[in-house]
Amino acid sequence: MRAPWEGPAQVLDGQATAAAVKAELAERVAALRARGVVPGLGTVLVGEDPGSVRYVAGKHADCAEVGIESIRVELPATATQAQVEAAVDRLNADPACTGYIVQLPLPRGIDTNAVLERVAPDKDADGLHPTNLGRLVLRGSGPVDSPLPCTPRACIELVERHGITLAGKDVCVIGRGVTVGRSIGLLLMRKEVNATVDVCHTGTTDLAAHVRRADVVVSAAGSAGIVRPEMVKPGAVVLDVGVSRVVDPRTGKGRIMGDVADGVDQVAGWLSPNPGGVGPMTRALLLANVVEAAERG
Ligand SMILES: Nc1nc2c(c(=O)[nH]1)N[C@@H](CN(C=O)c1ccc(C(=O)N[C@@H](CCC(=O)O)C(=O)O)cc1)CN2
Repeated sequence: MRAPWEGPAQVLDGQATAAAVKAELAERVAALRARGVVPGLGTVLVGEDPGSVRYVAGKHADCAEVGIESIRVELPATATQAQVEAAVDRLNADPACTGYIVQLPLPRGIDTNAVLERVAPDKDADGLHPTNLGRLVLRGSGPVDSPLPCTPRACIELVERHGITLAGKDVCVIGRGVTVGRSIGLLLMRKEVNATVDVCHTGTTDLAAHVRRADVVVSAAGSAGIVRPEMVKPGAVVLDVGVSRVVDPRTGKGRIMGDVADGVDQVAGWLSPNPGGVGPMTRALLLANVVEAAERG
């Protein structure tokens, strides 16, 4: 991919890397199918949030690409807690579904934690079930035989597949949301990754001081342009994970913006575009969780 910026920062190319991950997964799916095991990804979509609808459609398109079956569950935005939980129970019991996700965010009024905790841990394709996060805490090194959180895993794979080692590096994570900020440290601290982690959030008094020290910045704040060029250590690796919808003052139209401000490409050594960086890798690693669950049987 050609850099979508003018500065010298090299591109952490999520599209190309995700394509490579998916090609590897397609081979593993073919091997599973050859022994009669058919992996199937389920999705539970509640409501019609346009972003969520698009992301879920993308997940099923990815499934078709690698040979994973799709199971779609769609509920109206007015669905009750009991109806959402019943959908989860059906997927827990469905032998065709080897892994599934509940698309987040759920509509206001639904208890998200209660829904996520109801997912059978061995079918938790997002790796966000308390049992799976707990396993990550308890098993500090070696292979983890449970699903890993997709976006954190996506960040690490994206960096390592560009030949960058994280061992010994100082990583600054910005944001403490459930899908990235709160769990990525668990992966980065593992012995086989061996990074040192600093997690910043809205209570951090001097964000710039933390970012300036970091060899690697993972920004998942969802705050457009929060990482500015003067905050970044020259040559640092910067991952732009945040997504904000902003109105372009020139056109008056809405558009997506990442956490990384213009000009960071002049200072960073490596930068992930947004879109085209961590997003496609998150989708690819979701498939990896489904394939691995099917391989475990
Ligand atoms: N159950 C979950 N819900 C949500 C998660 C999650 O990991 N699990 N993360 C986000 C949304 N998300 C996955 O569900 C997601 C968002 C964006 C992309 C992506 O590939 N983005 C593209 C841009 C595509 C577009 O905007 O149309 C990119 O970055 O290039 C993948 C996954 C919240 N919910």
